[in-house]
Amino acid sequence: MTRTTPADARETGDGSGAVRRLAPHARRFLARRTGILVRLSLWSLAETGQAFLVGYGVARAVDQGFLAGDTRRGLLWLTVALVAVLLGAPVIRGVFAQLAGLTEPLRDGLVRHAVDRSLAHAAADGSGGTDRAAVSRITNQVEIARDSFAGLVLTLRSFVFTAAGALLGLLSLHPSLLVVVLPPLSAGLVLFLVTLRPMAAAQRRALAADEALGDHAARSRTALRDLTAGGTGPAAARRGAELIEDAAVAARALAGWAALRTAALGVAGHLPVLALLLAVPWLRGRGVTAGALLGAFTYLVQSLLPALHTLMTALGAAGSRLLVVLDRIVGQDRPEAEPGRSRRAEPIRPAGPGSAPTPVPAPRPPDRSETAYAAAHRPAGGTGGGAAVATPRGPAGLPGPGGGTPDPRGRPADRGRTAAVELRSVTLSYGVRAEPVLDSLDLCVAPGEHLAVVGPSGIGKSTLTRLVAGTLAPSGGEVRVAGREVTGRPPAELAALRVLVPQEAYVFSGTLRDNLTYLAPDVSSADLDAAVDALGLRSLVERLGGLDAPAGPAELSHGERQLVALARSYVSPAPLLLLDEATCHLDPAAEARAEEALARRPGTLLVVAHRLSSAVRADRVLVLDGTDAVCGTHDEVLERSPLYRDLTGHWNSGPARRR
Ligand SMILES: Nc1ncnc2c1ncn2[C@@H]1O[C@H](COP(=O)(O)OP(=O)(O)OP(=O)(O)O)[C@@H](O)[C@H]1O
Repeated sequence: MTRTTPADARETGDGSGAVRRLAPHARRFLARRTGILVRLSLWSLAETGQAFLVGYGVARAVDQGFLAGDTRRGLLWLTVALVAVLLGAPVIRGVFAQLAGLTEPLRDGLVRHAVDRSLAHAAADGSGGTDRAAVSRITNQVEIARDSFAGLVLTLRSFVFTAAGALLGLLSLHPSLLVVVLPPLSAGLVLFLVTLRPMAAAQRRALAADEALGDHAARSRTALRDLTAGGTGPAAARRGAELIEDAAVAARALAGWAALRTAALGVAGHLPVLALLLAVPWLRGRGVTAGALLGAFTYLVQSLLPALHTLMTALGAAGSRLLVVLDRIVGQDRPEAEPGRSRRAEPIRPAGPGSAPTPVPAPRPPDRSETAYAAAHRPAGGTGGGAAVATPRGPAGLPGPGGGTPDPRGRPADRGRTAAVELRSVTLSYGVRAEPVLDSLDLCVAPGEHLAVVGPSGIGKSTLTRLVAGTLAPSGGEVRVAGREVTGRPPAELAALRVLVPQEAYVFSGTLRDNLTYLAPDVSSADLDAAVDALGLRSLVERLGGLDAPAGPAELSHGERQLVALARSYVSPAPLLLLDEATCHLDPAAEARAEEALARRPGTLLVVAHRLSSAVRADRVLVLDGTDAVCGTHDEVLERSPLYRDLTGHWNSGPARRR
């Protein structure tokens, strides 16, 4: 559970904690740079003079120049104001030159600190692994800190010196101007200052919520196989939804404070102008000249308002961000106290019997099928060019159980029984404008039947198995397994209907027993033993030291992993097994043994054939080729399908290449 705890809320909600932690660092940092601070102040003082001259020049131009009938003098004062404005550029240049002396050492110091800390952690836990949080601190967070710091120094300093110049100017023009301007200006500033702390806290919470969500998403992505195998996908999805909700709540709170801050800006920045306009008659009565009024407006509009605006924006965004990020990097050297770490979700593990407990128990029967694993590992959507497969209908094409196809092994035809697999005019395109991979395909597989699917690479064999497994929805038509439409069916229900074993067999860390029984937790020891023998796993069991010996993917070869996956599907209660080249790492003898065992198992077997022998073993063969699909016994399709003849020739002449 990764919801913010009250303790977290206290920690994140109290911005003063961060200020306290950072203050000594800040003092030390600034104390070592007094020379730069003095030079910066001198350049900033030039800003005060500039701000003063702009309004003062306008006021004198009006009073002593244009209104007094002395245009030359008026223009002269206006030139003074213009020069003051133009002087802004070299002043800013001087400021920036000094700024680098503050920001770059800050950046270097933070990087050094983050690297030291990461090395110390790596040395302490001895894992030698990558500290991803440290990498983030070094790159992204340090850049944020540097940029925010630079912006803050620029705007804070600019506001102080510009405001000083403007207020000095107002005072020099007429003290009554301050009486009108100061109250709304101060009220807005106070309102703004009051929002600082809660805004920082809200910012911190939003950042923590974002991090927790990102962390969860990243870990879920890497644990996708385990989540699917363990059936904890829905629990992880629920936790993700909670984290999204947390992040949304935090973002809404932040937006609320931002709105209040905008109101403060309105009060401090615009109310003085309004007040000045309303107070014109009163000011005139107190001897304020038209030039002084114009100068006052110039101070407000030209200097105070822009400086205030940038200050509030910078303090609001950059200030809170700087506080949070700096505190993250240097303020809290206790990694467990970091929101991104402390709220880390529990590790996600497969829910196989005997394995470590999952963080959230699955509330309903999990989808333990490997189908879901396969679905999770296939690229979704996109376009995929594929050949159309037009399937002839009728007795010569794909006779279903009702068609009375004699069972080559003597099994009676399942006349009248519900088909194990039924495709009705199924079309599948991987994109809206993509050529369909399967086009109007009809197929009927009888219960207990063993069907091999063959065709060239990329023709749609895996697509067909995914459609039957219900992990891919057809673009048109209907797919039924045991009479039930599979499209849109919940994973748990699908798991009860079929098992799909993909080419890359999934084995998780645990015992061999865990791995063999997670599709059938209640299987008896006798049945498990029988499966081990039937699939040819006995030597592996003995090599590992028994069924209860640990068996991780690293200890097993590709072929052994496939045997484990096949034995797992063998003991599963699902009536339909779908093997998608699931024996490709086995030698022909092991493949024959495994397939024959799986075919003997009660239930239906659909195999994407990897070798000719696999197709020959099957009751019927479905040949997919770009324009046609042919289905029948091996001999029948050999006669009717030129593609099948080609394929068998290819298989016969180069089996080694197909290994
Ligand atoms: N998720 C996808 N998005 C887009 N196109 C896809 C996707 N999956 C498969 N395709 C395309 O659909 C076609 C059929 O793919 P599929 O994997 O079903 O063929 P296949 O017969 O199983 O091939 P192979 O024998 O090589 O495994 C291919 O052209 C493939 O590129």
